[in-house]
Amino acid sequence: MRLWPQAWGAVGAAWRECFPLQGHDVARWFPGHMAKGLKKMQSSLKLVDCVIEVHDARIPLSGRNPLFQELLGLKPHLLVLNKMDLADLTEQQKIVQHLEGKGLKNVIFTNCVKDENIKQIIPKLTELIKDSYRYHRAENMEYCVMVIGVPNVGKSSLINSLRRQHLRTGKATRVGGEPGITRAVTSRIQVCERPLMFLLDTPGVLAPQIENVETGLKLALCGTVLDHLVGEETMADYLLYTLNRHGLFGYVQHYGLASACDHIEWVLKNVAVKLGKTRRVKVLTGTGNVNVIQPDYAMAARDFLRTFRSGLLGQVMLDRDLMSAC
Ligand SMILES: Nc1nc2c(ncn2[C@@H]2O[C@H](COP(=O)(O)OP(=O)(O)OP(=O)(O)O)[C@@H](O)[C@H]2O)c(=O)[nH]1
Repeated sequence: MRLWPQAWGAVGAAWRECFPLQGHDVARWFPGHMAKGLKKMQSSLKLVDCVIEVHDARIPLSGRNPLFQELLGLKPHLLVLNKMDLADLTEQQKIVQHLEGKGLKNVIFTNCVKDENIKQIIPKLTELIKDSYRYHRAENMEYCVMVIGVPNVGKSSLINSLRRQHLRTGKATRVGGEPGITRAVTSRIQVCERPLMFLLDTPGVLAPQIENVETGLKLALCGTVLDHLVGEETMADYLLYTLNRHGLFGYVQHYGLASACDHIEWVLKNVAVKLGKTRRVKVLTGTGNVNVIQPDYAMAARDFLRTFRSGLLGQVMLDRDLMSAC
């Protein structure tokens, strides 16, 4: 929902122009234990005809792992931009053009919760595999596809969604709201009868080095890293900065705030009060300890992030800054 900002600052000078990025050690946010998963993926590559890379449609231009291209780039590649229900795709054409410019010619936007656009995937994979050289697998009528991507983008959900669509059968792989649910490369999971197609689910693997702090914050907002590693209040502040800059003021109505505002402390205080999330803290005064009730900023930040991720604050394009630079 887009409303006009009310009451905050002078008209036209309302929102922060940039987010303070100094003082953040992005290397600490992203655990470096993912090399093992990548090695296993590489060793399974000889069994594979094609690779599906799943990424979050809210960050179509940033946060992908460049090692995928380096290590698995020999195989035909389909980029699935998932969670399209949460993404502002007003400029979808521009995104596609930008990706094409980077050599990514096969892109499909999906929603694995509602099975949107899932039916486009098998025909596309079949076409890609038929057009490619399959080495020793040329006579093999079974197709095997590896699903890769950074954590929590919906790789397992995609496999389950394909099974629902093509086999009318249920879950084969675990799905979860936190990163790191899939821990190892799975054994083959059938997703289609004609053509006979199997998928390999893999653990999410982040780049060993995140390009910059802002990319780190975007990846964190999309839930690719455990929130506490970044800090919920920092993430909430980056979210507020983004929503305000994009004119997405749905949070004002959602939390019944008096106005939009760019101060995270004020917003979290009011969110906490609205939600009744307060905590008792001991304060040392000249006459001894006094218990005071304070808004629970951490709980409010958690709720703000959860509400955003569920889509209740509107669809967002976190890479909008990169698109205008295209
Ligand atoms: N809104 C929305 N949520 C989705 C979509 N696809 C998946 N999810 C949710 O995203 C979360 C992560 O999904 P998973 O399928 O476990 O993601 P993954 O990439 O396999 O995760 P890892 O195993 O951690 O790498 C779950 O809460 C899913 O319900 C989608 O298209 N839209």
